[in-house]
Amino acid sequence: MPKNHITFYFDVISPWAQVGFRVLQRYVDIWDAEVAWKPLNLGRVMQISGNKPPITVQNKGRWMNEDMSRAEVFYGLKLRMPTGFPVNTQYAQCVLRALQDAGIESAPFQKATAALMEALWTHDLPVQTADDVRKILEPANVAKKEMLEEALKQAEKKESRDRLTAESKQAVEEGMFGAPWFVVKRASDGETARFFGSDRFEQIAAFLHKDYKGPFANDSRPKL
Ligand SMILES: N[C@@H](CCC(=O)N[C@@H](CS)C(=O)NCC(=O)O)C(=O)O
Repeated sequence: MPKNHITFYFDVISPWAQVGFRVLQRYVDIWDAEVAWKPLNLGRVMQISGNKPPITVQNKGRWMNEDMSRAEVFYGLKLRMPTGFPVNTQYAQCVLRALQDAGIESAPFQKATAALMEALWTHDLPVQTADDVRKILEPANVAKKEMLEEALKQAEKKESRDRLTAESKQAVEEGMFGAPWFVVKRASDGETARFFGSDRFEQIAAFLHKDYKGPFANDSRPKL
């Protein structure tokens, strides 16, 4: 029996992509799904789709701080606005993409993604340069030293940035305008649906005809 298939598009720049990533990890097995992880350049997605970051609307930006504090409790994550936000995550995203080129498997890829997200959103660490990213990914043990060094090197090339832009453009052509973005294919009949936001898990479950068991996937409902 084929599995449900979810393509998860993200950029570590987005706190909501981190929420979506974590909650999706909690549901993958429960939903009998396999996931394709797609690192993109959210800045380019915004630009190409004609969208703009929520913090460019003053009240949205202010409200997002409140919303993030609630999200910490509701989803069990640490989310703090990084110094100098918005920071440039293009290099970090290119490293993740280069690790995929090098054949990294899903589990270490998720570990690398989580490490970068936490570095930025929990520990307020820089992720802009090869040294920054090496300091985060080396202790996370996501790949052999040579594989990581090769990815760090590849990610510095213009071709890497251009490809991330091309893949972001492709995603926009397929409908993406923000992150996290999910393309969900139901195994039972091949039907596909698209979802925007880390707050759509209940609907994704409904689409997959699967159970939704709250943000921790264990039927607990945190009190705010
Ligand atoms: N309601 C969504 C909001 C997600 C969100 O605001 N994502 C930002 C990036 S951090 C975005 O891409 N926004 C585009 C838009 O709102 O049109 C959630 O809870 O996840």
